[in-house]
Amino acid sequence: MGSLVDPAFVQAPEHRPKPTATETAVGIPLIDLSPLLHSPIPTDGGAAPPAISSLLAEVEAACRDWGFFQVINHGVPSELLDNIMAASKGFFALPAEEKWQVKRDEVNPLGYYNTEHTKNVRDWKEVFDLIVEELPVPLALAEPGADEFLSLRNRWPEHPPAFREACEKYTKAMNELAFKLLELISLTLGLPAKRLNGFFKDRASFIRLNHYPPCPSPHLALGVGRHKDAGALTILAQDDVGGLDVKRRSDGEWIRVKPIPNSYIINVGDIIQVWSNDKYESAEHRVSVNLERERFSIPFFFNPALYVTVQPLDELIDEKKRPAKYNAYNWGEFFKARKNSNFKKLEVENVQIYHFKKAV
Ligand SMILES: O=C(O)CCC(=O)C(=O)O
Ligand SMILES: [Fe+2]
Repeated sequence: MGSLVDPAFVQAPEHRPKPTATETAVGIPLIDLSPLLHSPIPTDGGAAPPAISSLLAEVEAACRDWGFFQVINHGVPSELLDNIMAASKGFFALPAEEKWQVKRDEVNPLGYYNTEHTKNVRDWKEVFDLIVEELPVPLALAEPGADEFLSLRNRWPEHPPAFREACEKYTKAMNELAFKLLELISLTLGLPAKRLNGFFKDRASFIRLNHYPPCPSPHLALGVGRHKDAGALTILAQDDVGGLDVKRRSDGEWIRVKPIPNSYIINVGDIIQVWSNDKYESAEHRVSVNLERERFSIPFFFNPALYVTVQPLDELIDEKKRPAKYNAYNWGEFFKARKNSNFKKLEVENVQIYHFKKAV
């Protein structure tokens, strides 16, 4: 083949990363969340204090123009991130046989995995997935007879010993931050702050630990191929190596997200795109890898309950002026189809929200 990596990893020429990532002065917006440390989010429909109003304007512009932003002064204690990063490094450093003890399978997609495919090309990474709050089994899906649905049970490794506690503490902090962001986004859509909270009552949020080893052919393979996140919101922590590329909406250029210590990267997922009827769009992103340095990242996928029917919000729809752009779909079914396609290589493209787009 002439390449140093297994052909399963090789991206089609048009999707390969350029040898140098575009370094731009103007990247994704950086938003300081410190106003939230002093003033509560207005939930009574009253006027927001000026600091919150200007924060809302920043969030609105970032969601509209990029679908991505970074936050600082978010209120998440840094030791929680340090601890889960250390746990992740400890876990991935274990011998392969030990990692395989907690491997995911076709019945339960949680645990360790190193052959994930994005759009049918293998990703240069290994991952560990866990669900944030375990739900009663069988999972309630809208479909009758759907109780043979995925059994979502966490698989905890024996090592490192602090792994489970680090994950559980981190998770709590992520939930709090996610609800704050959700409420801000709801306000920017002209809705009451808590309008969307009900969808998250029996939420199915996930944490993924990502490890991208150094790659002998970083110009051919990707850590994660180009994709959009299917859920509502993603809160991502990355280390100082860098490699996350976001597709800039204005010109389609891939822009590298600069690592900023103690920050989180937030992106709008497909569900917010549909709820907002395309006011906000979920942006395509990917992960480039490099020859020398391994990279670790931790996305928290904030997802509604699996039984939720996703469709444009009534308040944002006007039959004549702003008709709904999407047909309704069941989140659990979408999630399950996506998980299965990531598990093995398929001959067809996996499920995407544009499959639910109404014909105009
Ligand atoms: O590792 C990263 O920076 C991003 C990973 C990602 O996009 C994902 O897991 O969905
Ligand atoms: Fe992603």
